[in-house]
Amino acid sequence: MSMQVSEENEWLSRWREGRIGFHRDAVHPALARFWPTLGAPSGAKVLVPLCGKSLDMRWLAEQGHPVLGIELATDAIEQFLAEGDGEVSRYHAGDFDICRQGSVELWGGDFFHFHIKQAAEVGAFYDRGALIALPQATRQRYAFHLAQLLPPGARGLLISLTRGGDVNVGPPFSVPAEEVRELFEPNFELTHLADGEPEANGFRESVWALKRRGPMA
Ligand SMILES: C[S@@+](CC[C@H](N)C(=O)[O-])C[C@H]1O[C@@H](n2cnc3c(N)ncnc32)[C@H](O)[C@@H]1O
Repeated sequence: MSMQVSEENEWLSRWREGRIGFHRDAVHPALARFWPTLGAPSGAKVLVPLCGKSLDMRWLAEQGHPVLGIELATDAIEQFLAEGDGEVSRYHAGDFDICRQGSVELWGGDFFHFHIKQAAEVGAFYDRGALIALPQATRQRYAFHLAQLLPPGARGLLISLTRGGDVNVGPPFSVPAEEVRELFEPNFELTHLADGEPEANGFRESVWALKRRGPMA
């Protein structure tokens, strides 16, 4: 099942019109602080779902991790490539148009169409701005799909957002700690690492380390 056409169109128009307040001009401090503590093997390929044109992907690549970002909006992918250095190679696999620059591969298409066979080399993940971009019903599918793509033992960093008020309004959506646990605990060991300071928009970040559980005995 893919995402609703209206949701997809809304993301595409946001990118077309430059309504991308979620994009950061610097590497996320929680990534630099906590990634080294996760225990992700050096050289593990990092899956970055709903990646936008995040500079965090370049940081991960600089740490020696090949990166596999998945992003719906061609505009985001083209901007990422134009703002980077190096030749771009382009190819196609399944439902995806893929661009590679250095050790960053960007898969253009719907994350929910990304198949485990295409994730063969993935060994870690990074979610900033992915879970909280999705409405509640889709978040369940997201957590399940992500788990299917990761091998036992895979580590990941999740940066979620919470705020008071109507949790059904978004994106960004508020995803409180209880929901993070409910969504991921069936398939991951979770450690709550930190909470950010309250932001002007009422949101507060919460940072989590995840480890994909092994197969049940
Ligand atoms: C809130 S933004 C976060 C982007 C990035 N992670 C960051 O931190 O800047 C969410 C991104 O997910 C993309 N997106 C939304 N639904 C998607 C889907 N089903 N598959 C792939 N990308 C999707 C949007 O186009 C948007 O760029």
